[in-house]
Amino acid sequence: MSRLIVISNRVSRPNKSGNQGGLAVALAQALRESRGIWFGWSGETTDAFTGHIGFAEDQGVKTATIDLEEQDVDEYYNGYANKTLWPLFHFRIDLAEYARDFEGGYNRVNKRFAETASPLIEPDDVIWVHDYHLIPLGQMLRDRGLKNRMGFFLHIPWPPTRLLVSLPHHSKLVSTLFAYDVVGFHTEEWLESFRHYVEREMGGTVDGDYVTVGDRTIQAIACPIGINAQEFKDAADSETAQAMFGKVRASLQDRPLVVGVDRLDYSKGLEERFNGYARFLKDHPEHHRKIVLTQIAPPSRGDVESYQQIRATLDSLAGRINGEYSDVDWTPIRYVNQGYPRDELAGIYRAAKIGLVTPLRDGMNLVAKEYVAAQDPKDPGVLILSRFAGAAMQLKDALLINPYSPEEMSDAILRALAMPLDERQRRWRAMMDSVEKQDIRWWREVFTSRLMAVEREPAAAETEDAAG
Ligand SMILES: O=P(O)(O)OC[C@H]1O[C@H](O[C@H]2O[C@H](CO)[C@@H](O)[C@H](O)[C@H]2O)[C@H](O)[C@@H](O)[C@@H]1O
Ligand SMILES: O=c1ccn([C@@H]2O[C@H](COP(=O)(O)OP(=O)(O)O)[C@@H](O)[C@H]2O)c(=O)[nH]1
Repeated sequence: MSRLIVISNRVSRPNKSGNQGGLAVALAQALRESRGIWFGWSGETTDAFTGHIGFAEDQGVKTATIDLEEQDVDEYYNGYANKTLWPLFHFRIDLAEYARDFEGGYNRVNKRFAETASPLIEPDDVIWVHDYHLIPLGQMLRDRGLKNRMGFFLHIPWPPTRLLVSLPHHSKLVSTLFAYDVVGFHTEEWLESFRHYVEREMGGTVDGDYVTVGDRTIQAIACPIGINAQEFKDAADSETAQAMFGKVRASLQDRPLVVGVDRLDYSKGLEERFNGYARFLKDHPEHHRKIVLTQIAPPSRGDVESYQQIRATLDSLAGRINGEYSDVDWTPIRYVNQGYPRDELAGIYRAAKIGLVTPLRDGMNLVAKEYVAAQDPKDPGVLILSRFAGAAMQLKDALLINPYSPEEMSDAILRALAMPLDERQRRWRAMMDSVEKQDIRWWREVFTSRLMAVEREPAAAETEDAAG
């Protein structure tokens, strides 16, 4: 059986911290079941790049990591990845910064990844590269002679062509995707935008899953990531979760809880969420003192200015709303800038009558699925979900809303609070079926089985061996 080599920007060891991004959580689970290696950046910086690889094995996940120079982190991670591609791919060209240094740093770090990872790769290995940090890596590995089956998965949206063309050298970047054999997106919408770009900007053709530019044909598929539903259900029943559930419920004094859990990111629609909740408080004085919104928002990408700005905006907005509506024994918003481990989160999700997930754009949004998985089947809460999250394509029985409309959000909160048990159960069951069926294992198997089925060109050494 072929080994799986996963390559992503961040390599996060299981349980190292309770504050992990969705990709990190998903890949740890997927890799544990394979004998592969997870290669990426250690998260550490070094004075001069050495190419030294640190190997480790934690809970069945083998990792190989490299340190980067500070300039690399500035130009590649903070710069091109998070000041250029992230805002652009989340439809925020107003926030996107286009700088040659960023592009140069991005290519330099991708080259560093290619140089250090390639000696670890054997001809029969299957390589799976993840996310917008590493788009050109596949091409760089091919340039080094690798003939392996190679896949790429984009965890964030693919933007409409009319936005993507604002990126300098956009077609150069997109053309590198044709070095892979299979390219995956979370939803049909992102896939459709990719195909549109290829046809309009690159003169490519589309035939079902096959997309051709020049002499290269790749498979481009929609394959939504899931969660480990069973593990999450178990987490919600664990002692830790129950203790957290009890602590949260006791603090609420019978008030229903609305919960939000997000990295502190402008794409998550936190400002709009606070405004929608404030609208609810304004429109429904009868609910004053009878509801609490707890927003868990661990800070993220704090070296990037737009993230510092959203943090400042939310600090003042939460303060303003609380100042306006609080009473001596009631605070309408509990705004928490710290992360929680997943089993504690499961208890918090279960304690909440409403899960409020309102991104303005989101590749998938695993929190929405985790909220569903953590509910008590006998008395499930209601998920209010932005129609602009990838998860909305599957969780159609959530209360789907437009996060830009405070009225819609306010109406949905009112409706969720009053929703009868049988409707809550019916909606939850339909969502849970989807979360259980298209779980993390399903996602990995759909993608890797496509990749495994690709006919591999033998490496030069293998052809020579065969010739005897
Ligand atoms: O590594 P960070 O810069 O701290 O960011 C954390 C992760 O954020 C993004 O997550 C995306 O992937 C999720 C799983 O597929 C998806 O549900 C979510 O909608 C996306 O935003 C990013 O794409 C990851 O690379 C980061 O690790
Ligand atoms: O305090 C926290 C906040 C978030 N998460 C996890 O971080 C992930 C967030 O993934 P999502 O797809 O929702 O968004 P992303 O941050 O990847 O854009 C989910 O698995 C959450 O359980 C966590 O473990 N602790």
